[in-house]
Amino acid sequence: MIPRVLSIAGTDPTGGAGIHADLKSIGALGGYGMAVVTALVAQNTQGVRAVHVPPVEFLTEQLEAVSDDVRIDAVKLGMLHSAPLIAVVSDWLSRTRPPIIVLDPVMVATSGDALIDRRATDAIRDLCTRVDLITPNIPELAVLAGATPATTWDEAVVQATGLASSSGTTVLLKGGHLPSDDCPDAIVTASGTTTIVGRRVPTSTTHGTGCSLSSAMATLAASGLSWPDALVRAKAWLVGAIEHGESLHVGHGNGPVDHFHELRPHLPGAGWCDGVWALTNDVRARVDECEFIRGLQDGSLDQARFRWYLAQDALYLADYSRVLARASALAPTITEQAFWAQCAQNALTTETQLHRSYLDGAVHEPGVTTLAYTNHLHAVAGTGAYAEIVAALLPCFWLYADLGRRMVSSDHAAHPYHDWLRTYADPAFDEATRTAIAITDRAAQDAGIEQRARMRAGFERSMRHELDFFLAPTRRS
Ligand SMILES: Nc1ncnc2c1ncn2[C@@H]1O[C@H](COP(=O)(O)OP(=O)(O)O)[C@@H](O)[C@H]1O
Ligand SMILES: Cc1ncc(COP(=O)(O)OP(=O)(O)O)c(N)n1
Repeated sequence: MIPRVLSIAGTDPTGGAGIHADLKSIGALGGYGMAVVTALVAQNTQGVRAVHVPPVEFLTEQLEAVSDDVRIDAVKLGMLHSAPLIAVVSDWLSRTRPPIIVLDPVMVATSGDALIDRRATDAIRDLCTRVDLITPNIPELAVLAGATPATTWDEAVVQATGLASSSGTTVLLKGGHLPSDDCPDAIVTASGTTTIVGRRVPTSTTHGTGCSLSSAMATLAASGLSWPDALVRAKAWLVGAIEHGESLHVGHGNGPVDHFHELRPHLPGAGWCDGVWALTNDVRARVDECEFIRGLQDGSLDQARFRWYLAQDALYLADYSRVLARASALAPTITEQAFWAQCAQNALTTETQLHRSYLDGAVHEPGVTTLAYTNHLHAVAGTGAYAEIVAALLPCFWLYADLGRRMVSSDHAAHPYHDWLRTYADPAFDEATRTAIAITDRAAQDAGIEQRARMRAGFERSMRHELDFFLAPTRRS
C-alpha cells in the first residue's frame, strides 16, 4: 500500500523547506503527499521576510477537508507558529487519531529567523507528549530540554534522553548543528540510543534538511519500517540529496537539497560531474582544511609562501592553457571550440595578470608538484579523447570557483589577498565553470563505459594534484 502522508506546515516559495520540501520528500520515498498550510512565509534561501497566518478557523477547515475524505496513514507536523494554531491541530489530532505522528518542533530557520511565537514553546512541549517521534535540531532540543545548546554528541544524547523520558516518546537526535567532521543522528528513547553514523558533506546546500528528514521518517514508518531502519534509509537518501543540492543552482544563500536525485540514473551521463565531484569529497575537505587555504581566507598566510604559490601557478597556467587549446582543437562543435579557446586565452591573460601584480618578474623553475600536475594534463591531452581531456581540465575550474564562492564572505578591500579572492569569486568565472561542467556532462553522455572510467580517473587525479598544489607552499621549509 502506498502510504498517504499529510504535512501540516508553513510554506517556502523557493521550494526548499516547509510543505514544499515535505511533499517532495514524501514522494521521493514512495508515499502520497498531502498538505495543510499553517502559515504563509515570504522566505528564500537567504532568510525570512514576512509571515502571514490565515485565521485559525481556516486551518480547521483545511484539516477537516482532508480527514473527512481521506484515510491518513501518517502526519508530519512542521511550523505551527503560535499557541492558537497548536491548539487547533492538537484538537484535530485527538479527534482523528492518525496512526503515526512525527513532530518537527520548528522554531528557527537556518538563516537564524524565528519561525515560532515565543509563547508557543510551552504548547509545543505539551504536544511532544502526544506524538510518536520528535525531531529537534540541537538548538530546539535545548529549548525543549530547558538547557543550553549541546556542544558535543554525548551532551546532546543526555538532553535527548531527558526529553524522551519527560515526554514519554521517541526522539530523533540530529547532529547537523554540532561542530564535528562527522554528522551522526540517533533514535533515542528513555531506555536506550541507536546511533546511525554519517559523514558531513562540506556544503551550504542544507536548507530544509530538517523538514525533509522528518517527512521521510513519517513516510518510511507508514511503510512499516521501525524508527532505526527508517533512519538508516532516510539518512542515506538525505546525504545524497545534500550532495546533489549544489547542482540545482537555486538561490544565493543556503540552497535546497535535491530531493529527487535518486530518480535520475536513467539519464546516462546526466549528472556525471556531480557524481565524480562527490567522489572527491574527501580530497576537497583536505583542501578546505589545509594551512594555505585557511591562511588565504583569514589573511594570515605568509606573503613569501603566497608569492611562491603564485609563481608556480603562473607556470602551471601556461601549460594548462596549452591543454585548453587542445580541447578547443578536438571540440565537436564551434561553440565548444570557441569556449575552450577563450578559456585558453583567459588562463594566459586575466588569471596571470593577477599573478604579475604580485610577482617580481623573476624567472622561476617549476616545482615537483607543478610538474607532476602538468605532466598528468599533457599525458591525457596527448593520448586521450576529447571527453577525457575535458574531465581532466574540470577540477581546476570547479575547485577554484567553489573556493571563491565560499571564501568571498571573508573578503574586504583591505584584505591582503583581496585580488585573489575577487578573481575566483567573479560571476564570469562561475559562469565559465558551469559551461565546462555542462560540456563534460554531455561528453560523458556520449562516452562508453570504459571511456567514462578513464574520464573519472583523470578527474580524480587532477583533483589530487590540486590538493598537492595547495599543500606544497607550506611544506617547503
Ligand atoms: N552538512 C551535512 N552533511 C550531511 N548531513 C547533514 C549536514 N547537515 C545536516 N545534515 C543532516 O540533515 C538532517 C537535519 O539536521 P540538522 O541540520 O541538525 O537539522 P535542521 O535542518 O532541523 O536544523 C540530519 O539528518 C543531519 O544529520
Ligand atoms: C515554512 C518553514 N518551515 C520550516 C523551516 C525550517 O526548516 P528546516 O528543515 O529546519 O531547515 P532550515 O531552515 O533550518 O534549513 C523553514 N525555513 N520554513
